[in-house]
Amino acid sequence: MTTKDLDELALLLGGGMSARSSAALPKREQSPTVTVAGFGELRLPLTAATARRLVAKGEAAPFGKGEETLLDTSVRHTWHFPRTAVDVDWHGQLDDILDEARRALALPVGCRLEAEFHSLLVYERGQFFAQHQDSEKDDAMVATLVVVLQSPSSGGELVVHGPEGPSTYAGSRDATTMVALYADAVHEVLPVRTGHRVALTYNLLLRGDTAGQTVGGDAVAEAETLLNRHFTTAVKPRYGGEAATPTRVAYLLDHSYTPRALVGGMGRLKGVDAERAAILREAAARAGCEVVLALADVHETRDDGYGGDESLIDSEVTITHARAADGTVEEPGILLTNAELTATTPSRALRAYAREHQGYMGNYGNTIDRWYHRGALLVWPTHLAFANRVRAAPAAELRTALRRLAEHDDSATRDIAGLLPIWPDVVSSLGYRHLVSGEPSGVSHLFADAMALASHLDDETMGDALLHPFAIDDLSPEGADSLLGLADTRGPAWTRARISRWFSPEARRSYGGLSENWVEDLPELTRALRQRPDLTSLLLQQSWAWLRPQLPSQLAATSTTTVRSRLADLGKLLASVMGAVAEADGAADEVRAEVIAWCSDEASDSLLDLLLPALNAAGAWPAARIDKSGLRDLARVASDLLEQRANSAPREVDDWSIHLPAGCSCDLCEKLVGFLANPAARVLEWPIAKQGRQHLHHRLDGAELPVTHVTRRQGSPYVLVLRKTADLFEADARRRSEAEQELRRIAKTWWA
Ligand SMILES: O=C(O)CCC(=O)C(=O)O
Ligand SMILES: [Fe+2]
Repeated sequence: MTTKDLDELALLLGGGMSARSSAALPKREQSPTVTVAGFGELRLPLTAATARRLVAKGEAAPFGKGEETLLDTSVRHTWHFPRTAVDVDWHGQLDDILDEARRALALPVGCRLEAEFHSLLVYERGQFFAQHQDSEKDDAMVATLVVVLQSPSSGGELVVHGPEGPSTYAGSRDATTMVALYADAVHEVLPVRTGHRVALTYNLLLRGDTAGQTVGGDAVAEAETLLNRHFTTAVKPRYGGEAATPTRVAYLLDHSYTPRALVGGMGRLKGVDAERAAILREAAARAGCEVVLALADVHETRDDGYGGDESLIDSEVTITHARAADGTVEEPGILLTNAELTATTPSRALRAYAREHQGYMGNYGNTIDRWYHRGALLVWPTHLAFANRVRAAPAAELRTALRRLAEHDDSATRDIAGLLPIWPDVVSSLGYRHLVSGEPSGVSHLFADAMALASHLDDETMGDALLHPFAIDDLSPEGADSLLGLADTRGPAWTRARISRWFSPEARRSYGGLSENWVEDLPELTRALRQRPDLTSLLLQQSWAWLRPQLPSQLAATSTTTVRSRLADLGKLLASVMGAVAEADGAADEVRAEVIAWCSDEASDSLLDLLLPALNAAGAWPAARIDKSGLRDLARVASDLLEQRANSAPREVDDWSIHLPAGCSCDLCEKLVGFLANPAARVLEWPIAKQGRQHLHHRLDGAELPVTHVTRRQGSPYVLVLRKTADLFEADARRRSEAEQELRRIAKTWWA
């Protein structure tokens, strides 16, 4: 419904629909259920046999002319069932159809059409209705609705002869077709050539206060009605969710403007834009809405089709600039959905500022992308103005609200209440934007502001709702003060419960895990919160609880480059947690004890791939942080492991055995394992088909073993030559000498 209102609004702003004598209404999939007395329900589409049985029950249709009713088959030749003999069930669709008829006839929005069933008509082959006008039996009757039921036929078209020329409407076997026509328009039904034509006719009566209004007479009043209707009709979002009333709409202008021109405001609009904007602004003011001048960037992708028949594949409209009340121009980057957009002129009819052709892409044929700059008017109900402005410039608006709250300005509380319904969406779309652009989270500022607002609000439920959309990784060191303030107003129990919630997987917007950037900043955050040991200890327990379960699988995995690099990343995060423990100044010592105990228990050789990067990350830390972090204990664990490594027995000079980590156990892999494990075998020449060769390449490369594999392209199948390389011994020696170096380094850095 809503988008129809918007379409009508755009049409209206464009000067309205030119008056028409008749129009087809959109086809309907669901047909009405028609029951005829003494016959029963009509099964649709109507078969020829049913139509013939029906005709047998019909009466010859009379023809009303002035006061007399005549039977004259040279004027009208058809079978008819009077209203008393017919029952029609529209399954709730009739109101919608009548609104479509009103729109199609360009009748004002403020009025309403009412349908009065007239009769059921069945035309057999050769039957027709000659040119005539419908008699207006009721003062309110302005038009006729003709509904042609599904029935196979040819001929029998309804032709309406308006001042704009004749319009011809055919019926259909597969859909209910409908035509609305003004009663004074001359019309006729052409002779049916084959099959049957079955039609319902209705008198359309004009109701409502504005019934006397002339078409296009008061565009402002009509636009006002449409805006009111738009902002009070709840719609279900396209991809699921609760039905909600729209919060904004953008009307796209025909001209493009520079951001500088925007400063000049509405007075600078060009051509048709000026008058359209004037009507919309006046209507908006009457409907209690605010209008903001903005710039839109439209991107359309169309299928090139064949023979120039383009169809729209995708369109994206972003509000790039918006003019604030004080004349400053903001760059909100608001992405609008189709349901929030309307335009009198489609973008396709305007000049694109850029275009790009793409060749065949699989799903589509050739595609063409076009980009347009268009002025835009953003419209929203005044009570949602603050919410919409926050969406455009969150930081600035929230800060003003905070100032107003501090000054006990009650309107601020009202504004925040208006913001709440869209707040989760504002937060998540901002979070998403930063995720995509790779910028540091802009949400952390929002979070800090929201916490500050929440501690100033008297209404705690409202404050809770403001804090609800955030996750713990939105908390930055700069937000710490706001959190401390909140902890003062709401008390420790409340604050701890909140923090736990912000850690929960449901609070996560992106991957479900913590953001690693956030964990890296943990020492600074902890330091900023250190006056609240109950909070810092909770923060660190939760962080360790997040990190710990990620370690075992990486430590157990085959030590490839990828695995080592992941362990190095985790090592840096571990160092962050330990650094934060130090900053917590005794509040999180139990976390430190847990980490040390965990690492001492684990004590496998691969733990070095975690611990050494962790120790390196702490290289530049101040001594005080190092001392309290527990990293020295981890350095002890690491040096024990390094010692074992350095002292491990070197590989025997003639031992060429290599262990292939478990994976596949197919016949080929069994044979591979056998060759690799054999201490005496160095080369294997293996005639094997392509698929098998590829499989083996995969296994060997995946495990990063010191074995070359070359295919000798000779004979059939080709021969795969596997050769163990001397790196087997070199790597072994390197490993031990590096362990010794590392040991010396640790001794120097950690207990010098
Ligand atoms: O059968 C129709 O489509 C139109 C009938 C008609 O014009 C009338 O009943 O006045
Ligand atoms: Fe008629």
